[in-house]
Amino acid sequence: MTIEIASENRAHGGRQLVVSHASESTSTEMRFSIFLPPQAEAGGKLPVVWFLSGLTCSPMNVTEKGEYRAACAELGLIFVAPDTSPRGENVPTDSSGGWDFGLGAGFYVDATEEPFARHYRMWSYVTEELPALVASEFPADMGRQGITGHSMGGHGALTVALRNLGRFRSVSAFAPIVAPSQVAWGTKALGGYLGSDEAAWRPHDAVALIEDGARVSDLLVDVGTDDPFLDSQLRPDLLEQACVDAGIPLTLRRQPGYDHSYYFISTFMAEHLRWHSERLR
Ligand SMILES: N[C@@H](CCC(=O)N[C@@H](CS)C(=O)NCC(=O)O)C(=O)O
Repeated sequence: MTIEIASENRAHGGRQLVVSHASESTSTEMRFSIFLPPQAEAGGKLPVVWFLSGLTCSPMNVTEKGEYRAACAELGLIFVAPDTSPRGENVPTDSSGGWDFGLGAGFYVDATEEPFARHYRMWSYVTEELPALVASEFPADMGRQGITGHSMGGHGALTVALRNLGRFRSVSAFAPIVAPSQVAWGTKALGGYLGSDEAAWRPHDAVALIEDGARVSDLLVDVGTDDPFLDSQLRPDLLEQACVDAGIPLTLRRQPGYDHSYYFISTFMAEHLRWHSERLR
């Protein structure tokens, strides 16, 4: 595996990198960002927190606006932010020009429908290829991984954690899409990438996964009460009910006055990182 450091900046005593590499999963070049806290320079391996981003995002949104570095430097956490879709001239996108499907909107699934099946393999990318690459190139302790994400990336974090119990010792989300099968963003994406048979959607729907018996040990979720997508696309009420029914300890915080933006995410980022750090010791 060859990686190229696209940029490197000193920050909070550590190193903020943007890395590019040829991806076998997506058959494209992929970029991700990784923050190595100052503790990485001592030589040991450090716990990793994955951040999966939302619709329209590249790794740079959270890197520039997520305000995670001070807490990661204090807690000794590596922070990795993958991209949200394959990109490039040959990569098909939403034929209707929407921003909620195609480029920037891979939904963390391996597409089976044409013309998306060749490149849109974000499930394999974030669950297999990128973890293997991070483990081989950086001082990451893969026995201590946590995962979080925002909106579509919150959906990704929940589904990846629910299907990989044992790999992730901590999971949280900011304004996640919890039941894509039941909302417009999700039905468009899952239908477009996986086809119309809704049985194929269930492994990519956190609420359905919980109904079907998947579990995590506990869960922290923040949503903003002024998030314009709260009742139409995110539906934290459905996650709340599923967790009650399944006996999953969910800490769901409805943060008054906060919206869907990185102003909201950055406000609660350090608290999420502390939640992860406590479970990754
Ligand atoms: N572009 C959409 C909004 C999409 C959106 O809010 N995306 C969220 C993730 S679901 C985001 O993080 N956007 C990038 C940013 O705020 O930096 C619109 O115009 O309404």
